[in-house]
Amino acid sequence: MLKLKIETLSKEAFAPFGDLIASEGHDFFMINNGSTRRYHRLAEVETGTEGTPIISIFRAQTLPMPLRVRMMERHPLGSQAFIPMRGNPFLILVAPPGDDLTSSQLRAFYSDGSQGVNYRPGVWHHPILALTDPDEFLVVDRAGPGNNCDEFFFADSEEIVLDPEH
Ligand SMILES: NC(=O)N[C@@H](O)C(=O)O
Ligand code: NI
Repeated sequence: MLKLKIETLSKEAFAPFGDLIASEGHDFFMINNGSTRRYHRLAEVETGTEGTPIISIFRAQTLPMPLRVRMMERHPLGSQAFIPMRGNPFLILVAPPGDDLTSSQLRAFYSDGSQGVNYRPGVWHHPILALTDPDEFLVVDRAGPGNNCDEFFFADSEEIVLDPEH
């Protein structure tokens, strides 16, 4: 059985998978006559030449935990950002882009609820892993032509477990 280690989310740790969307620890400049900090260009929205960036809200239910991880997905044509709208912690499960996904590449992270993430195109990720039921996330991703969602299923013989309590 592979019990996934849950790492603290940071800009550096998440860099192989995309961008951390958080004000903490990020540069800013003042706008609005000095009343507002602008944490500028935290992430880039990628939609390819034919796509359109869109904003949606995901109202997610929690999955039974500990979770048996059976699948991952990726969006080859565009990025996908998840920003927590209610400040609740949530989990992120990712793996580097590529066609030969193996469970040894999986990386799990814990967001404290003040941090969002932006998956770069092609980065493998598990569908949203809310820890509060329900929870809401602002999602910025791509609408447009072409297949933008590949799924990968691990073999039944692979027992991969994600346990937020450990
Ligand atoms: N399918 C969809 O819109 N959501 C997934 O991409 C996800 O990452 O949750
Ligand atoms: Ni996705």
